[in-house]
Amino acid sequence: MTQAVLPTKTVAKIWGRETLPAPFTAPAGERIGEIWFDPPPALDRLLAKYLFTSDKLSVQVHPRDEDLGGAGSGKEECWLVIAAEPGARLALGFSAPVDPEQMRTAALDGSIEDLLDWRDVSAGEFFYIPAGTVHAIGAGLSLVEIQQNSEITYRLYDYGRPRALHLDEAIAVASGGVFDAGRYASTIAADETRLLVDGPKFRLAQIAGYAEGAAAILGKFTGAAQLLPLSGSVRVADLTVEPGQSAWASGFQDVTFASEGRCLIAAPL
Ligand SMILES: O=P(O)(O)OC[C@H]1O[C@@H](O)[C@@H](O)[C@@H](O)[C@@H]1O
Repeated sequence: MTQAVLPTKTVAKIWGRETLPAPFTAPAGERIGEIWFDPPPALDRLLAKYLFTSDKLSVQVHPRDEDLGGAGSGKEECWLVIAAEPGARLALGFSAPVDPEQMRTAALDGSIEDLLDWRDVSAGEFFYIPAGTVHAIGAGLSLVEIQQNSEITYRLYDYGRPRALHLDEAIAVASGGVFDAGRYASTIAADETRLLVDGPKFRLAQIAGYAEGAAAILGKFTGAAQLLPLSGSVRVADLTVEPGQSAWASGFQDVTFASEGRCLIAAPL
């Protein structure tokens, strides 16, 4: 078995935070929005990040693989809320369907923010965001994001901040529809073991302790996987992986989950 703790990359963002929750730290004077775990070659179609917000992210959309015609990877993504300040919100899809022209007009005058379907969120909520879904993340949130390894974000609106917009590209790939919360939103308790995503682009599960059901779920991960302990450590052969770290392993033979711990495992498909 091969295993290693993954190097991290700390990314400053206009909407990031100068103070991060332990065990993370932000370099003095920098607003850190994202902490990435560099995937190993065996998992290079997958990217895991922590996101920490103090302000709203852009109103944005990501393309599907098919939209890019082979020139890069699309970006399906999912978020597990790990902490939320009171009133923290995020937006997924529109409250009522809009057509491309309405979307363009609303992006240009900023009213797109009010057309989005914002929801209050709290720790434990989980969302899968199919590529093509117009979305925005609000202030006061800490999330774990698992995504296709792609950095293609098309911004529709950025609250007048001096960052590039990509209106034509966004409208070409965006759905003007309502988010299917019944299918793509759920809540997971910290002590629950569950398969959270089963394709099409990646698989993701939460393992809490080493419950009965965990063996069946782990059986679905047939190759290399990434481990991201959220509480309690995970042993991967001779490595101890702590919350805030992430490791990869070529298999699960030598992986031991803490009996009181909570760990995400992810693999590309
Ligand atoms: O364009 P900004 O606002 O910086 O947001 C970009 C960020 O958006 C989030 O929804 C995620 O997709 C992140 O992976 C991405 O880096």
